[in-house]
Amino acid sequence: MDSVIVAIDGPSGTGKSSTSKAVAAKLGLSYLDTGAQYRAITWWMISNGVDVTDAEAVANAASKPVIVSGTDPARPTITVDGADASGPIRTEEVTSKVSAVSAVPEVRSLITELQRSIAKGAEHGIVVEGRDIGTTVLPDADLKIFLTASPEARAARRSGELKGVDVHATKEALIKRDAADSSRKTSPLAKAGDAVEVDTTELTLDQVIECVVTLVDEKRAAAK
Ligand SMILES: Nc1ncnc2c1ncn2[C@@H]1O[C@H](COP(=O)(O)OP(=O)(O)OP(=O)(O)O)[C@@H](O)[C@H]1O
Ligand SMILES: Nc1ccn([C@@H]2O[C@H](COP(=O)(O)O)[C@@H](O)[C@H]2O)c(=O)n1
Repeated sequence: MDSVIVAIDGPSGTGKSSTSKAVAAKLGLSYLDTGAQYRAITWWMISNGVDVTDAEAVANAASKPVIVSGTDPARPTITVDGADASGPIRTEEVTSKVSAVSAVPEVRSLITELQRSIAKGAEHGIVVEGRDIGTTVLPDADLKIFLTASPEARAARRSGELKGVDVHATKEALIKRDAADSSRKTSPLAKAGDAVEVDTTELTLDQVIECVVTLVDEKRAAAK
């Protein structure tokens, strides 16, 4: 197996982005942050005055923004209509509204097609991280990982990242976003039946990266 497709899913703050970027860099693979794409379309909706609680308005506007993802794990990029969106998509406003936008079926169908075409074009293979990669976007991925961690561990990690933010409020916000992402009708956050679950609560980031690299190596060895 020369080219390899790895799907990494899981709830918010479980370490998907950090792990996926590092694994892709170590193995010479491309990297795709699908959450960034949903954040980008949400940012566009907000910037263009679309009421994100109005699913019909979001669906009607969904095909307007042009979203481009750069897949170098050392320097992942995201642009909307040619403008760098990497900063604006991380604001609290986008984080609080992204689940409403990502629940709209028309949005999911457009973004899913974009994700599949990026994965198909990755010459040496790709690590794709999100919520529905193993279940819906790339059901034939060579390896599927589902990362978990306790809400306490995830909140502590996020609060350490965003200095001065209250851990309790962070934990409540994570739980709320996971509940919305898990309960939507179309392509909810879920573990694929054939995914390997890795609980990262007691693991360092380096241990998680090592674990995933070993799983990829095992898959490649088995395919020889
Ligand atoms: N195993 C770990 N131990 C300690 N900290 C970790 C671990 N994994 C990730 N982190 C840290 O936790 C924070 C969240 O990680 P990351 O952004 O990779 O999570 P995520 O699952 O992609 O989150 P989201 O879905 O919200 O984008 C980062 O600051 C990261 O450095
Ligand atoms: N495959 C995916 C990935 C993400 N989402 C939605 O985007 C939000 C932001 O994701 P982050 O990883 O950047 O935190 C997430 O809460 C989901 O609403 C998705 O639906 N499917």
